Amino acid sequence: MFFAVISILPEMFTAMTDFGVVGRAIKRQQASVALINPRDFTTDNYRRIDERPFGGGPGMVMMAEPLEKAILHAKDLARQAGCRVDDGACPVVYLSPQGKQLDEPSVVQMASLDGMILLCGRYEGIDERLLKRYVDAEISIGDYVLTGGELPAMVVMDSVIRRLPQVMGDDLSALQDSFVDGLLDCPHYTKPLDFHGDTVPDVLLSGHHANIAKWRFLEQVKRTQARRPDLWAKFSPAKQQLKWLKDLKD
Ligand SMILES: Cc1cccc(C(=O)NCC2(NC(=O)c3cccc4nocc34)CCCC2)c1
Repeated sequence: MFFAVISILPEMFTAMTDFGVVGRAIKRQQASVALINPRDFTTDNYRRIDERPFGGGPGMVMMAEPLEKAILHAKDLARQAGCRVDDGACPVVYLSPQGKQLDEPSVVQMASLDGMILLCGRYEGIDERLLKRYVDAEISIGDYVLTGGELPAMVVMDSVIRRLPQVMGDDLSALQDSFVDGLLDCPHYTKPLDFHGDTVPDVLLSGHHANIAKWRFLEQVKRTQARRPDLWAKFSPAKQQLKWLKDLKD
C-alpha cells in the first residue's frame, strides 16, 4: 500500500519508517511511504509556506499554493506506484480536529485502498480554499489540542499498515483484536508465574482452550461494561458469545 505524507517536518516520520512492525513492513515493501515537504515547492528565497491570517488574529496559516504543488506531486508518485488516483482508491486525507473520529471500522476500510495521501497541518491550520479543492476526507484522532497533524498521521498509518495482509506475524492476534469485536481487551499474563506474590489466573494455566477462550471473552465483557458502557451498548455478541454471556448472568 502506498502512503504519501505532506508535512513540513518529514524527519518526524523516521519514528515509524525505521522501527517496529511498520518499519519492517516498509523494508519488506508491503507498504511504501513517500515524504513530501511543501517547502520544496516554494518559489521565494525564504521558502515561505505560511502567512499571516486575513482578518487578523494570532498565529499563521499554511498557504494553499505550496500545498497544492505538493499534493499534485504526491498524486504523480501515487500513479507511478500503480494507484488508481482519480477513482477514490487513493484519497487525500487531511488530519484535522474537525475530522471524523478514527475508529477500527474506518481503519479496516482504509486498509483496502490502493494508497492514501496524508496532509498534515501546522500553525493555526491550512487555507480553506486548498482543503475545499483537494481534500477527500478529514480524520481526527481525538478531541484535544495538538501542535500538528504529524502524530495523527502516524497513528493512522500504524493502524492501517498493521492490518495489511502478512504484516502482523501472528494473524490470529489481528483477528483476536478486541476492537475487531468492539470490546476492550482482556488481561494478559506471561512469565514469571509469581510477581510479588501476585500469580496468574488458574484457567490460563489449565491448557483447557475452550475455558480459556470463555474466560478471556468474559473478562473483555466485564471491562467493557465497567469502563466503556458506550461500546457495550453497541456490542452484538456472536452465537457462542451469547452462550457464554448467559453463564455470566447465572
Ligand atoms: C479540539 C481542537 C479544537 C481546535 C483546534 C485544535 C488543534 O489541535 N489545532 C491544531 C492542529 N491540530 C490537529 O491537527 C489535530 C488536533 C487533534 C486531533 C487531530 N487529529 O488529526 C489532526 C488533529 C490543527 C492545525 C495544526 C495542528 C483542536
